[in-house]
Amino acid sequence: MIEVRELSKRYGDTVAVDALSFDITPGVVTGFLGPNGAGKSTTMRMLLGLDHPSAGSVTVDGRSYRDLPAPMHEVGALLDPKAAHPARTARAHLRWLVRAGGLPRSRIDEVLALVGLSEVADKRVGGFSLGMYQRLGIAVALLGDPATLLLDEPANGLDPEGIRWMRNLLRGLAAEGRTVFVSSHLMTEMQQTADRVVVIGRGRLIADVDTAELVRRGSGGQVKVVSPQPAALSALLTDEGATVRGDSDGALLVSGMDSARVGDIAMAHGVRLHELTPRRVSLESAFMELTDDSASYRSRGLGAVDTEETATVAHTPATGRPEGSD
Ligand SMILES: Nc1ncnc2c1ncn2[C@@H]1O[C@H](COP(=O)(O)OP(=O)(O)OP(=O)(O)O)[C@@H](O)[C@H]1O
Repeated sequence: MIEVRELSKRYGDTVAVDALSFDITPGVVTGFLGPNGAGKSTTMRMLLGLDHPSAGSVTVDGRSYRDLPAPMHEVGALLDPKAAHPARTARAHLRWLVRAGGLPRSRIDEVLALVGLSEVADKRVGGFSLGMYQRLGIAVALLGDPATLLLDEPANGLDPEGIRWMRNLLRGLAAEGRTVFVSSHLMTEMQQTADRVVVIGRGRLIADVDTAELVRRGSGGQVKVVSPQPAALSALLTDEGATVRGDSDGALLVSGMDSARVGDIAMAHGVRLHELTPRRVSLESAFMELTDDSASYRSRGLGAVDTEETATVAHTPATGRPEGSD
């Protein structure tokens, strides 16, 4: 259990973290989201005792990180995957950490297998891809078999198979009763991985909710309707209070009314439908709405439709990544 209480951090005139309070509970994956510069890394660094809070506190199972008797057993962290020395092999890197942490050497092969690096264990990490560095960073985080995991952008650089592996790993670790706190910019991925999300902007708490609840809260889903009588249908739906606009393919996009009601109205008036597709709001669009005021660096002017079609392709399962995400 991670408890953040009125946590603040100032760097000169910059307030990086501003009176943040939230709890991260065991047994679930909690996503940590926020626009660039929101204060996520600063919060994570304070959690790991790498930075001192200007005010407030952050504790893991009731103690600050520096007071934990066996930190590697209690908290595993991935902050900078490139922290490993490039001239060392993956095994040597882990051996060094095992020695420093007083952990059993048998753990080295266990974690290498867990992250899929057994075959390259004796290769120098300098030749690793970013995805392999990430896997090694996760191996380091898991070395002490910790009850709490703190991962900053763990899916960065992973290929589609790697992202799916990561998702299953995180969910499995949470299912074992661990506390899993993970920051990410990959919204579609978070939607599939995180049970809860903590959203911050400009150092302040914006939301601390179940992922599904946040998606529900987004500004209502739309219904896509294709009919050979679009003008008649549009008039009927507008009369019943819906907002209707046409898309470039000739379909109607209906807001303010669910698909069942659209279908019932069409049926009652003998209007034929060729397609009726509920589209739900994605975590990405809910996130954009929530953080709109607090994003420091966001380009404006693109009125993107950030919905995903539930009845057709809800996600890109192979990658879990929205197009254009990094
Ligand atoms: N050591 C530092 N000295 C001065 N300012 C800092 C320092 N570290 C962070 N900041 C500032 O604090 C704010 C929060 O930064 P932080 O890196 O925690 O955000 P973040 O949410 O992790 O962003 P990103 O998603 O871009 O990684 C930013 O305005 C940043 O410029």
